[in-house]
Order: sequence, then C-alpha cells, then structure tokens
Amino acid sequence: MLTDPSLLLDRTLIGDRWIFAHEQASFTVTNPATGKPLGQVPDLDAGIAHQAIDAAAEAQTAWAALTAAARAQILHRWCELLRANAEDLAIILTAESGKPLAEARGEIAYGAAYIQWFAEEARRVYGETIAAPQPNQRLLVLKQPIGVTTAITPWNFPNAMIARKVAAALAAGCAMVVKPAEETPLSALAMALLAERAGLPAGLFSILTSTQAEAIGQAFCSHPRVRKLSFTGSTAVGRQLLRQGAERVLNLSMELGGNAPFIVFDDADLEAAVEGAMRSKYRHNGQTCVCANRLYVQDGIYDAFAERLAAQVAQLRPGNGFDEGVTLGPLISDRALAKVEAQLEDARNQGARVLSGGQRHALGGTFFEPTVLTEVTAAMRIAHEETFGPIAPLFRFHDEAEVIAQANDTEYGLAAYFYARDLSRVWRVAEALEYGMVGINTGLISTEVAPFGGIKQSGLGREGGRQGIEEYLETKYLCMGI
Ligand SMILES: NC(=O)C1=CN([C@@H]2O[C@H](COP(=O)(O)OP(=O)(O)OC[C@H]3O[C@@H](n4cnc5c(N)ncnc54)[C@H](OP(=O)(O)O)[C@@H]3O)[C@@H](O)[C@H]2O)C=CC1
Ligand SMILES: O=C(O)CCCC(=O)O
Repeated sequence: MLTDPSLLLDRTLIGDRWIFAHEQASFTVTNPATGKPLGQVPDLDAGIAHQAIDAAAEAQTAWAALTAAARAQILHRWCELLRANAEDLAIILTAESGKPLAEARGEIAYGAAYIQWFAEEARRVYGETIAAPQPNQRLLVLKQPIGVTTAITPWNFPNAMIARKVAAALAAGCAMVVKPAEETPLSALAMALLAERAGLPAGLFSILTSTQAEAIGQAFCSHPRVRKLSFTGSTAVGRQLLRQGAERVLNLSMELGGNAPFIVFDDADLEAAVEGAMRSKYRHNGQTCVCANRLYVQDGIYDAFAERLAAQVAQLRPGNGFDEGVTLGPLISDRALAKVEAQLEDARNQGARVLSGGQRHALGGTFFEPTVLTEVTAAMRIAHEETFGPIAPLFRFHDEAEVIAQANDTEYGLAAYFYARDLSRVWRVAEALEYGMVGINTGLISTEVAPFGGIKQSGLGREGGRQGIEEYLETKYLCMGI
C-alpha cells in the first residue's frame, strides 16, 4: 500500500542509534477503525530517555553554532521530503489515528507548513539595542537558543503537533526529544527517518516510543540538561507536569484542553454559520482541542439553525478512513467512547432532546453516530467538560451579555467562535471573549502563520506565528561599559 514501505517503522531513533522493537520490550500499535495490529515499536523506559537527552545535549552545541541559514536549509530539505512522501505519511496517519484519509492529507500539509514556516523564521531572530542611561554604557539584548528541549504530544495530530514544536526548536538552535502518544507513534517515527534523510545531525531529534508516559514525563522534568518541556494534551496531565517542572523551575509550554463556545447571533449568515459549525465541530470527529464544544444559538434563529445543522450532520458518513466518501473516523479509544456516552446520558436525563444520532454506530468498535442535541442547559456535564467527540449540543440564548457570560463561564480559554454581521457587535464580542483565539464568521482558525494557544487553564505559551520561535529562545541582556 505504501510507495516507500521503509517509512513504516518498527524501530526508533535515539541519538545516533536505531533501536528495534525485537531487541527489547515493545508494544503493538493498532488501527482504531479495525482493531487490527499495524506493527510493534520499542517500549522505552526512563533510562533511555536519559540517554536521548544526553545525546541531545551533545549535538545541540554544534547545531546552535551553525548559521541560521544553514539550519534553515536542513529544515527546508526535511519539509520537501515530507511533501514528497505526503501520501505515504497520510496513509500511516490514517491507519494509526482513524482520521479519514482526506483529513490525514490535510494534516501532513499542515505539519509541513510549520516546518517551512520555522525554516523561514530561523533567519528572523532579532536582538535589540537600548538607549543607555549613562554616556559610557552600551546596552544590548541577544536571543540565544534555550538548549535541550523535550515534548510530549497527543494522538489527535500525530504529525502536526510534533512538527510545530520540533521545527520551532530546531530553527532556534535547540535539540528536542519527543515522546509521541502511545496510540500514534508511527507518524513520529516516519518523520524522524525523513529528518535523518534530510541531513539533520544525530541527537537533535529523538523519538521515545513508550507506554510509560509518567516515568518519561518525570525524566523530562528532572534531567539537569533539559531546559524546556512543551506539552500538548489534557489539562490534568498538564497540571501534573507543571508541578513536576516546578522543582527545577523548568520552562514549560502547555497546549491543553478547550471548551470552545460557538455563538450564532440572530444577525448571522445562517448558511455560513451552519457550515462553520460543521467544520469546527466535526473535524477529526470532534477530537481536537479547538472543536466547537458548546453551540449557543440566539432565540430568533435557534430552530432554523438546529434543523439545518441536523440535516448536514445526517450527511456525514462514519467509517474506515481509507474508504471512499467516509467523513468521520472512529473515536480513538473505549475511554473516549465512554466519555461521549456518559455526557450524552447526563444531558438526556436532564431534558436535552436528541435531534440526530445519539447512539453507538452500527459499525461497532468505537464508532459513534454524529449527534445533535437541543434544549441543552448550563446544568449539564456537557456544558463544563471537553467532549472530544461528535456531539453538537445547542444552547438557547436571548441577548449578548448573557451569552458572553455563559461562554466565559469555564476554566478553559483556548478557542471561541461566533457568527454575527453587526460590526459594533463583532468588535464587542471579539474583545469580551476570554480566549486565546477567536474565529469570527469562520469555523477554521488554524494556520502556521498565526499564534496558536490558550489562556486560563488551556495553556501557557504560543505555537506557530512569529511568537512560536520565541518559546525556544532566551533573552540575554548585555551591559557594556566603554
Ligand atoms: N489539547 C489537546 O490537544 C488534547 C486534549 N486532550 C484531552 O484530554 C482527554 C484525554 O486524552 P488523552 O489522550 O488521555 O490525553 P493525555 O493528556 O493523557 O495524553 C497526551 C500525552 O500525554 C502523555 N501522558 C499521559 N499521562 C502522562 C503523565 N502522567 N506524564 C506525562 N505524560 C503523560 C500521553 O502518553 P500516552 O499516550 O502514553 O498515555 C500522551 O503522549 C481528551 O478527551 C481531551 O479532552 C487529549 C489530547 C489532546
Ligand atoms: O487538538 C489539538 O491538539 C490542537 C491542534 C489543532 C490545530 O492545530 O488546529
């Protein structure tokens, strides 16, 4: 099935050494759509994490000493290889994540775009001079790479979440050791192989395939050479890593959970709002941190919106991501399925009405019917918890102040969306929403050129945009007497 079968790996790269699954403990990667095994990868422990970090420390100094242009050249080559092998990478990604092939192709393009972006940004790292308070002083600010960095990434974007961390780190002159999610290590391994083929020196990008997430997290937080940890995943694990990192005052970037409100005002373009809701809610079957989680619709168009949304949702086709016409894959795990079912049951018990879907899909496994719920209220679990699944709960609201208060009534602050045409309202609402990212009359906000990240308990720091490389740079002030 793959044009280049060597991209499907049963070994991982630690420093300059490829470690094979058969050499030691290993684990099986399965296709969530079929439950069938895809292969074995090494199950590495904290001891190997230390080795990877030591190798990173050894390689990083020489890497940082290269010119930005030289680092950029290797990143550009890596990006070209990702693009040249895009179809194979998308196939691997669909197989391990369940994402429909068209979405997987989109993710490979998205990941490659981050690598290109940071290859370009490598040459745009600027210091500054400051007007000195004394005539015999000169004050300067330098930017220097932070050093050895680590990352822990989730299963929902097995390529792009790694790409946007490691490309920024490498561009800045850092090395990175990555622990990918246990469910989706194969995309990460293919990326590492292509980085090696692009000429990236050994040690700068190691992949720790492992089922021992907690021990690896502890190794990343405690090893004295590690200067930074960048994490994407649940808020609960993010909090734990923040606590662990506090011991060494570790530099931490956190991209955590969301509970995105999607607000439709009476004056919105109804068709556009429905289309935006479909894109935002059902991307990767609802399993992204920026997916619409709570849909607030104003009284005047509530029924029309609900009816149109349900009609669109009925067109979605769950199935194996490799099958023609499939638009929704399975949920990633039984745990994810149980969470979706529990939220749905709670909502129903408290009076929500199922307009469409509402149960496990006839396909079995972890497939769930795309669902639209009406008459949802703030008392329900679904109003407060991230769903990470294909349920669109519709809340009814009357006025702007009320919906802003409800939208902000959450510990999360990642993405928010709204549809409105009145220009004054657009500004008011955009400014009042307590979120790191706001989509206005659009359901898709992600791009490599803009800063991605959240406020409140959705995270710390930004990825992508010109801000992304800053996360991997230290600021050094020089005070010179002359
Ligand atoms: N912000 C986002 O993009 C994401 C948010 N989520 C949210 O989190 C929920 C649960 O998803 P889940 O996949 O379990 O997310 P987790 O936060 O558990 O997993 C994300 C990554 O963290 C690793 N990890 C897990 N526990 C620890 C630990 N104690 N120390 C260090 N690393 C750890 C995981 O490894 P391993 O795979 O080996 O367990 C994985 O690589 C979702 O339903 C969703 O609400 C989930 C994924 C992404
Ligand atoms: O869900 C996530 O893990 C965030 C990535 C989504 C995106 O970049 O749009």
